[in-house]
Amino acid sequence: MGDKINRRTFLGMTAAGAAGLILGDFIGKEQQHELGTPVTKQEAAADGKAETLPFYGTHQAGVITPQQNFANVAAFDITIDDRQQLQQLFKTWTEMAATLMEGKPLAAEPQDGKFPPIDTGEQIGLSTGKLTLTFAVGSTLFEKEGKDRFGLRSRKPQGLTEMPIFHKDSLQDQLTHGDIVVQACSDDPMICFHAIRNLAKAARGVAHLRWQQTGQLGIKSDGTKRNLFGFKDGTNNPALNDEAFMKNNVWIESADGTPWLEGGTYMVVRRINMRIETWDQQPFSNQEEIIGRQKVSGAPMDGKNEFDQPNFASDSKGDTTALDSHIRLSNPRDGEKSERERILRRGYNFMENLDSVGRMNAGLLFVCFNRNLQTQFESIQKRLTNPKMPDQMLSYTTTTGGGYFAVLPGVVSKDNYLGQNLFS
Ligand SMILES: C=CC1=C(C)c2cc3[nH]c(cc4nc(cc5[nH]c(cc1n2)c(C)c5CCC(=O)O)C(CCC(=O)O)=C4C)c(C)c3C=C
Ligand SMILES: [Fe+2]
Repeated sequence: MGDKINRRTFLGMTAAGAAGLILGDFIGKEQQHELGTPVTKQEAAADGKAETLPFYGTHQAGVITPQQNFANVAAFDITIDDRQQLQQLFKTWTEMAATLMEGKPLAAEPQDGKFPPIDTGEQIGLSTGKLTLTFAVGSTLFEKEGKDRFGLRSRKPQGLTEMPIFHKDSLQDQLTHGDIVVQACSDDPMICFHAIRNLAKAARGVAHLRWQQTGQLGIKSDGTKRNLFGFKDGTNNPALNDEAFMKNNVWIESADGTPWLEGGTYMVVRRINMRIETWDQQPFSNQEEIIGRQKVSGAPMDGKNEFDQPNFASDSKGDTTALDSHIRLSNPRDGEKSERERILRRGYNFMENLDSVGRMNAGLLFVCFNRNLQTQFESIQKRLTNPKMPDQMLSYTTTTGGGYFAVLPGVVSKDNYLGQNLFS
């Protein structure tokens, strides 16, 4: 191909294939020398100052990356049944993701006036805001309605089911599940949108958007960010540099039974509506009892400072920290089992227009990563939603969407692509 792609060739290809070629063509020649320089970028990223984060690595970015202020999580459904086209989509998205995270345009300017722009352009002049793009696959990619769509059925991780309906869930089909999910995070919401929009555009004819959910954190705050109930959220999350924790509780290993997924992890997304108006009528002390922490400091009920550890053993009846408080049910702190269950949370607040009956349509876009969906997330979730002693917070929340996804291993070099081992 020359510097331009002729119209007949363009129309003769799938959208994804075309995008792949376009990337390989326009961007490849002009910018490839700038892509794939992970070592120096990783060093820069480590001190937290770099504006761009590395795409290449054993694990995908966006899991143990310090949280950026904004997120846009988008689920796609594949609309074709051809394995090669699916593979091509992953190749195209790999090149695009590397380019977007580098902060490079998806097309050289000026673009060919005869065609729609390859890069939609709203990011021009903006910093990437530490953009990360994280790709994960749902169980329906392997098998849908009994059909082995892409010859991948035998590759399905045993634990990767569709997200079950838990007690009190009110899942809406158009907000739930999906064949592929992409999490875009950045300190600029326009950058997240631009990334998802252009990935969707390149996938036209091969995959379409099923749902999309934005989220954000308070921007200029030191320390742990707050959720919309007004509490610090993330206090007892593991430290992001705790390598032993990530190895034991987050990253999937070959021995877990799905060798192609080594270096990946499982992602849980739950779109949790919070009944803001009802919550706001609860007395201050009730709110603290429900969460199991002090509202302003974030300290446990029996502590003084945010990072003090509660002592549930000396409060067996729940006089100080209620037995059905959120933190006590989430983490009863009863030894080995509780440690093995621990997950890495990475959620965002969402604030949208009013719902159909005039209530605030707001809540938590709960995201967590774990190595085993059943023994970690589900084990915690089942305690929180146990009808015999549910989490008190359940009276103020309704989960309307989300899903279970397997986060693909990282792409180690420019010669590789997302999900490559899945197809080999
Ligand atoms: C199944 C997992 C969880 C869901 C779903 C969930 C929803 C949810 N959480 C809050 C607010 C807080 N959660 C906090 C702690 C916390 N939450 C979970 C799990 C789920 N939360 C865990 C494992 C923990 C850690 C418990 C511990 O180890 O002590 C806190 C306290 C501060 C903190 O440690 O982060 C708050 C506050 C909301 C509002 C919510 C749904 C809307
Ligand atoms: Fe929680």
